[in-house]
Amino acid sequence: MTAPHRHALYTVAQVRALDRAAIDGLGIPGYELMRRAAAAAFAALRRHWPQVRRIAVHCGPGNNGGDGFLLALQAHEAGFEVRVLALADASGEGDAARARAACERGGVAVRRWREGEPLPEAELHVDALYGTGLSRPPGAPASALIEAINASGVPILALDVPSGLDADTGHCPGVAVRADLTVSFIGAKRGLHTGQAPACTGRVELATLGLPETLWQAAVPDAHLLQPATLPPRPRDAHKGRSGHVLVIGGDHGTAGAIRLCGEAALRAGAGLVSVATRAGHLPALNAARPELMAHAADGPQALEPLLARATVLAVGPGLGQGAWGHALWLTALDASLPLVLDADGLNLLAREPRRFQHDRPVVLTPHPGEAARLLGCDTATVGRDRFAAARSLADHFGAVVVLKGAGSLIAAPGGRLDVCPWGNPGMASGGMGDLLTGIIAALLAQGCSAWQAAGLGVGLHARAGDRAAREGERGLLAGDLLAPLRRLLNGLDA
Ligand SMILES: NC(=O)C1=CN([C@@H]2O[C@H](COP(=O)(O)OP(=O)(O)OC[C@H]3O[C@@H](n4cnc5c(N)ncnc54)[C@H](O)[C@@H]3O)[C@@H](O)[C@H]2O)[C@@H](O)CC1
Ligand SMILES: [K+]
Repeated sequence: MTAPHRHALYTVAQVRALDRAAIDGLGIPGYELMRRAAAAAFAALRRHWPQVRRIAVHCGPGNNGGDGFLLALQAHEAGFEVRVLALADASGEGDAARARAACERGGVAVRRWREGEPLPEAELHVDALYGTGLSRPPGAPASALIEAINASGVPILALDVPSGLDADTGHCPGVAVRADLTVSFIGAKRGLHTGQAPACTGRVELATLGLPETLWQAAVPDAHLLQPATLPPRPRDAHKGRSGHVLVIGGDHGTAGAIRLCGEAALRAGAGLVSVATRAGHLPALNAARPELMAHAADGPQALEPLLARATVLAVGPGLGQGAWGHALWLTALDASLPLVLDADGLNLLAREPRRFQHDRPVVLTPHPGEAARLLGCDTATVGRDRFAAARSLADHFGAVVVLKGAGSLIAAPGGRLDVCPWGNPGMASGGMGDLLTGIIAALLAQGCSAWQAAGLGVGLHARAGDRAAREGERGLLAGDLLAPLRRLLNGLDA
């Protein structure tokens, strides 16, 4: 079994507290931790790039730079050709200054880098400019150095955090290193897995530096990484009534595809029955394309009432629009006290009329950052600066489980519980993917999951199905391509 801290995620403040606990509580000197961090990163370098012998190490002014100096020294002692570029002159005391002195004493030349100078020839760059201490956007000359490293065309190994990425939030306030591998130390930083992080970190590995399990047992993580999961097998005496009845409401003129995808995903995610309430004009095409979906004309709220009486879970929003038709259906659906997944225009209408939302039932809201911003009354950039805060604040405000979509989707519950999805790929940034997720989560609710379970399991299945489907290529990936792998993953047929 994996150690618990392997999927625990921490804020930067918590990681710093873990560092302190190792130093003060366990009596391991900070310099020794730095040496172990450098050794772990150097071992990863050799494992991932066994042919590399010539490296350039870029060291910043703090302890992240200290890790870099000690890695440079270890590589030099192992017979590598090592160039070290420092952002600052040697100064002061402390572990980083000691590491630099040790590096120079060991025979490694350290050169101060000045803007405009070419980078040394190297087969790999080690980024040790900034770690958890990043306090502002990298300015000159660091910004130019970061851009030069990114443009070098050779692999980049980032120590602890790709420089320029805020390890607390996953936001880059300015330029940031785009690494191939990030070896992170002691505690997994929550900001390495969401927002802009996936564009910067490359693969992420955690090095726990030989510290004992007790160190993490004393710390309550801020969040967790989702783990692969499925539903248990169906009982042998199952009948369709036991797997729930999802009613999808949406599909204004011109958006029939959204409800078809949502409904089909609900079927493929195991709902016993799936009905669709939509514009009458969509019925022939829906019936022809997917006869398992029970498509109903809903020209107004009255037509919805008998459908609501039979449904056990509602999925409201795909293609709903924000016009009079959509608004009337939305109001009626909100009044029915059924478990609910609200997406797309279902959320935009909620942003317009938040007081309509009173509930005592399981609810999952699935906003992308733009919808989240509308619900919070801020702009999308504010959501991007701290996705954790945005997701938590929405969950608390609406008393609902919130899925904040985008690279590294977040699942937040009222009270602060939060999971981060480590799967998914840029191919999934295409039309219909959100409709699919809504249908999957609704189907899981219909099969007896709580809102928290349905959201986490649904996000995980959706992203992993996306990764399976993207083996055929990210560009050109269609939402419908996820349905076959989704079914296999849900049934535990793919690891
Ligand atoms: N003893 C410990 O606490 C350990 C720390 N470790 C390393 O230490 C790092 C944290 O070290 P620090 O707290 O010294 O922080 P950093 O080394 O990440 O950066 C802090 C330094 O960079 C400067 N700085 C920050 N942002 C800047 C910007 N945008 N432009 C210019 N200068 C900027 C700060 O003024 C400060 O001098 C970790 O990420 C990790 O790599 C590891 O060695 C493991 C043990
Ligand atoms: K770094």
